[in-house]
Formats: sequence, C-alpha cells, structure tokens
Amino acid sequence: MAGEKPQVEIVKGVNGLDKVVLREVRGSSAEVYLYGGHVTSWKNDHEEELLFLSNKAMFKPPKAIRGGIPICFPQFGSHGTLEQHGFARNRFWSIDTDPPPFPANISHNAFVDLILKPSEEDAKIWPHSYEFRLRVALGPGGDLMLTSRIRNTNNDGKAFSFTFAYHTYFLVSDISEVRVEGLETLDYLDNLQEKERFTEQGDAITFESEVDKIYLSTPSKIAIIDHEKKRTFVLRKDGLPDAVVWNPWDKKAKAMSDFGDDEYKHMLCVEAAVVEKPITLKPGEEWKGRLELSAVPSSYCSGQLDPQKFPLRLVDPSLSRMEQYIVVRVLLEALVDCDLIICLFASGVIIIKLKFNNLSTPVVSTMKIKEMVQHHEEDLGSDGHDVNIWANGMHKWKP
Ligand SMILES: O=P(O)(O)OC[C@H]1O[C@H](O)[C@H](O)[C@@H](O)[C@@H]1O
Repeated sequence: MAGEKPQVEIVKGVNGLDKVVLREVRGSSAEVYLYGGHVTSWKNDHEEELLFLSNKAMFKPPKAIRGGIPICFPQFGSHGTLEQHGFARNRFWSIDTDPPPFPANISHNAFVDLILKPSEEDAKIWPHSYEFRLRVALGPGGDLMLTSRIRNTNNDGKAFSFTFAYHTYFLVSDISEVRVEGLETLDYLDNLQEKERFTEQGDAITFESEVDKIYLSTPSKIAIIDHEKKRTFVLRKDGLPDAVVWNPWDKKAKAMSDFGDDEYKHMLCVEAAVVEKPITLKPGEEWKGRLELSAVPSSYCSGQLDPQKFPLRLVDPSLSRMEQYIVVRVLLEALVDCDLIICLFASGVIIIKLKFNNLSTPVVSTMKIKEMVQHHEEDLGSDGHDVNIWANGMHKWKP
C-alpha cells in the first residue's frame, strides 16, 4: 500500500542513538536500541504501550536504559565477579546481516537480528570469545519474541559459563492490583534476605512491598494479570528455567537516579532467566534461550458475581443472564489459549474440558452449559453467586 511504513526501519532515537523500529501489518510495533540490544517499546495493534520505560531513563552510555528489556549477560545481578547484570546491556550491538538460519516453521516478517562480540576491553574483564546473536521479532498477532543464541568461539579450547536474563519491565496500571500466576509453591532465592532459599506459598503472587526473588525451575508459561487494565501478559519461555520477580517499591525507587519516585506503582519485572545453574559451553557449542510475550484481554473474575449487571447478550438469548455470563467468560478464557477451564459454583465443581489453540474450535456448546445449569439450578437461581473461572488450574477460588 502506498505510504505504508516499512516493517523494519533504522532511525535515530533518544540522544541520536540508533534504534530499529519493527511494525507488524496489523499495527503492533516494537523498538530496539542497538545500544544494549535493548527493546524499549512494544505496542499492541491499538498502539498501547505494553512495556514500562522510566521517564527518567537516561539513554547515556555507559548507563543502562531503565525499562524495556535489558539483556543481562554474561552475569545476572551480583551472581559473580562482573559488574551488576554483566556488560551486554551497555555495549553497542551491530545488525547481524547474515545470521545462521532459524527453523523453517518460524514465521514472522517484522524482525531484526543483532550481534554482540567481545571487544579487546571486554576480553580483559571476561576473557572469552563468543558470538551473541539476538533476534527480536513480532508475531502476526503482535506477540514479541526474543531469541538469544550464544556460541563459544574460544580457540584456546576453554569452556565458559554464564548466567542470563531478559530483564523485562511490564507496564501495569497499579502494582497492588496485579497478580502473577505460575510461580506458586516454587522455591526461590530471596535477594532481600542474602539469597536465602524459601518456598512460595500456594497463592498467586500479589504485591504490597518491595520484592526481589529468583524463582527456581519455573514452568514454561507464567501469567501476569492486571485486573485494572483487564489485561493478561502471558510469558512463554524455553531454555530459561528461572524467573526473577522485582519491584523496588518506594524507598529503593527514590534511591535510583533514573527512576521516578512513584514509577514503581506502574511496573513489574518478571525476568525469564538462568541463574541458579549457570550455562557452560565448550568451544563450538551454542545455547539458545527464547522468550515469547503476548498481551491478551484478561478474563479472570472472582468473588461475588451479579449476573443482572452483566451487560452483554452475545450468545444464545434463550440462556439466562448467568448462563450467558459463563459462556462469555469461557470464550474469553479461550483467548488466553488455555488447556483447561474450570468453573466453580457455590455447591460444587464443574469441569469443562478444553484443549484448543484457536477460536475456530467449538468451545463449549450451549447444550453443555444448559446441562451444567440444570445440575446446579440452586446455585444459579438467585442473584450474586460465587463463580470463579480460571485457566490451567492456576487461580484460587475465593468463596
Ligand atoms: O538497577 P539495576 O542494575 O538495573 O538492577 C535492577 C534489579 O534487577 C534485578 O531484578 C535484580 O534482582 C535486582 O536486585 C536489581 O535491583
């Protein structure tokens, strides 16, 4: 189409630093600075920003950019002798014009390949030769995909070890309204308690004070639910067993020169990482770590439900308002690409089995809903029942 902007464009960003702009045909976009190989923006097809970037972010090398997705390599945090989070986030990366091929089934048009190799100065602080290739891509639905490929190119026969993180800052409406699911019952190292190991309790994680934890051996999928925005971020990862959760809260926020005093209310870092067991590569070996982020309408609900207030008549009008409500919630959950939806009613549990990846598959027939309703007439007969619907068994029912 005439006048349409290119899918990949290199432009000047803040302080004249080079940045790559990616645009997907349906309108989503992302921005990546060559400084740090740092994603600073990811927008959905309504042009809404999804990543937090501090108003005080400096864009002044060698200071790392505060927000977006800093790359922590070859060291996460202070887990080693290098500077905090290693040096990849404050080096200038190059465009990789000839990256080794990706599997043929990976389809995206808006992407950029970056590469980082050590300088002579770097070799003095970390005496290894490597090639770090980073692909940043937008999927057709606006998903943001980052793939890191790190290869040991030492010719002295030596192996090297590293830790790593995609230090993702998510933009949230209000940190006290956010919950993280997928990390409950896991072990974590608490950075606020000298990295001591604890076990998380059974509930989804919520926030009311500073948090800095490294969750260990985490599932490949983690959800960040922003109740106020009615948005869920789904983080899928591969090759990255750990997940760091960080919010500096008020005191630490004030102590950071590149972070606004109140900005902690609008961000949450959930960082797909390798921390506990560093990766070791022999010469010629390559490691791959992949992160995929999507932002979907959030459909979580809990507590008292008033079907009279439910405004939609989207489905079979012969269904009662409560029945319609259930169908719509189930459909919304389907957008989150879940494997299983469970509806809980005051008097019992109803399981609706589901396993589908797109909405073209029939979801739950209205017949099914009717059967369900007949079984639970008492529950549905009056106003304001406790109904809770959740995906993958991750939510907790609060009667
Ligand atoms: O200020 P930075 O070096 O960017 O680090 C910011 C934060 O990153 C991680 O999440 C660490 O777990 C925190 O301990 C650290 O404070």
